Amino acid sequence: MGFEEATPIQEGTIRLGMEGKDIIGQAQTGTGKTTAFGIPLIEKIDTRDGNVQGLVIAPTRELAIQVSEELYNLGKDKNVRILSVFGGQEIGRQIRALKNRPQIIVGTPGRLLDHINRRTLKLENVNTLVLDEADEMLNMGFIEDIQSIMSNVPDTRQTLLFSATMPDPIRRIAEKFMKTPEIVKIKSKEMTVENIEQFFVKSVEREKFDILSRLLNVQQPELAIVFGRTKRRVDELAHALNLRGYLAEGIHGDLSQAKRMSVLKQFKANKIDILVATDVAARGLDISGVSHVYNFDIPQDPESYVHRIGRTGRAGKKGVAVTFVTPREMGYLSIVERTTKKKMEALVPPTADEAVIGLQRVAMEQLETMTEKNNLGSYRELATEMLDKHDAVDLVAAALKTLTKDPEDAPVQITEERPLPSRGGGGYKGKGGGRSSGGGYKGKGGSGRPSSGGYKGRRESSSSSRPSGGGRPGRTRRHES
Ligand SMILES: Nc1ncnc2c1ncn2[C@@H]1O[C@H](COP(=O)(O)OP(=O)(O)OP(=O)(O)O)[C@@H](O)[C@H]1O
Ligand SMILES: [Mg+2]
Repeated sequence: MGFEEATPIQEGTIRLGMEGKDIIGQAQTGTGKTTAFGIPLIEKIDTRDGNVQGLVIAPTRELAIQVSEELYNLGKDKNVRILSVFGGQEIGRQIRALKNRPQIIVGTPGRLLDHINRRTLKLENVNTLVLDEADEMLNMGFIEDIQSIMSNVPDTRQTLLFSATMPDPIRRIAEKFMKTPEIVKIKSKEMTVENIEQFFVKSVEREKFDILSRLLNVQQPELAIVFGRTKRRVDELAHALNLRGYLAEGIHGDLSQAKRMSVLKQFKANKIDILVATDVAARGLDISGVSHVYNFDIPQDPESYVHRIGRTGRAGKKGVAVTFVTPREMGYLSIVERTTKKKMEALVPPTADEAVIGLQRVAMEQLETMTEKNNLGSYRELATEMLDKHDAVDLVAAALKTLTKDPEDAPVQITEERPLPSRGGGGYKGKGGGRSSGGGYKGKGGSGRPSSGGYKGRRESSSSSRPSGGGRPGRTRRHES
């Protein structure tokens, strides 16, 4: 696969995994955890045996597909048969595929249970169980399903749990399902990746969108993901970004699976520049070229923050993350910072003029690329004709002005989202809105929250807190709107 050396988590877990140990593996986003569990899993498969021997559970359909693809790459020389099963795909097709005797199944909890109940999936020969994004899988929304699935897997199995985050209460739950697990935690100063520059923008709700579009113009991401809190938010943001001339599409749980897959495919193929998403795209997705992540709404819990911004800065690459915070939500910012052990820098929103400069730069690059392509044919004759009549600088300036459309003219409609409930001194609750209620864990809210007031002004007044261009200029294409 072209990897030259093992990443720390791979070095720390592959040998243990091959020895058959239960493992809780924790390492930062984008550091190769899939391969860390993938190699021991693949190595253990007996290719003469047509039973399901390995089961990987992932929280989202897109992640299940991605993990199955990576396992396929790892196992293809050995001819290991791998199948992904997930909701939203025709079940008949999956049932037929299950008859082809796959040896590893990668699936989402609901659909796995469906197959277990229909007796189309038998797990009595499974000797390796993997929970990717383990803390999410053992959190309120999934825990009951996971327990039911586990009850169908022999107790003698090896259990491998991986995630970039593992809050203590969840780790304690995890250990109940494991046999004296080895805890392999790759030490780092921060929970987030050092290569990601992290900023926050303090803004009232109604100004967020204009600031976002200005930031996009100034920072010029190669590919960007914008996270919103709700499905409606995602729909409105994607629509509004299109009105402003960006190539953006939304992804969330209410869309058909066909649509979800096509949006992701277009994004990976760089046919769209901005993916607007709910937390459905927060975990595990590995998409090369994502240079910027914008949290249009600050996430409810710090783990979600870690995973969202971890969609950039993967495998040693650089990234930029910008989180919008309304004044009432500043408490959440401190909680995130305390959990990640990393302070975000305050970002002064670009002015409309600065944003236009960004657009002018894009126009300039468009003209330059066009010139370099050198296939201007009859346009050259027209140009010569025009140069007889006008000053050359005036003409180029006019061409630039024509190409630079000030997008803030386009009116957009974004419904105001209620701010997160204001934080008292207490901890935050783990994910709300799960399928089961109650339970949950109390996160690291803690008491004695330090006031974030002190450093803010200083940083805000420093112009160096602005990301220097942020990415390769001129990447975010704008379509004719
Ligand atoms: N040893 C390696 N050397 C170089 N690149 C690697 C290596 N192992 C994995 N990668 C690549 O690094 C990228 C990130 O890997 P992966 O998706 O497994 O990260 P992860 O740790 O699971 O992240 P997340 O916490 O976001 O799920 C992938 O593109 C993968 O192919
Ligand atoms: Mg992963």
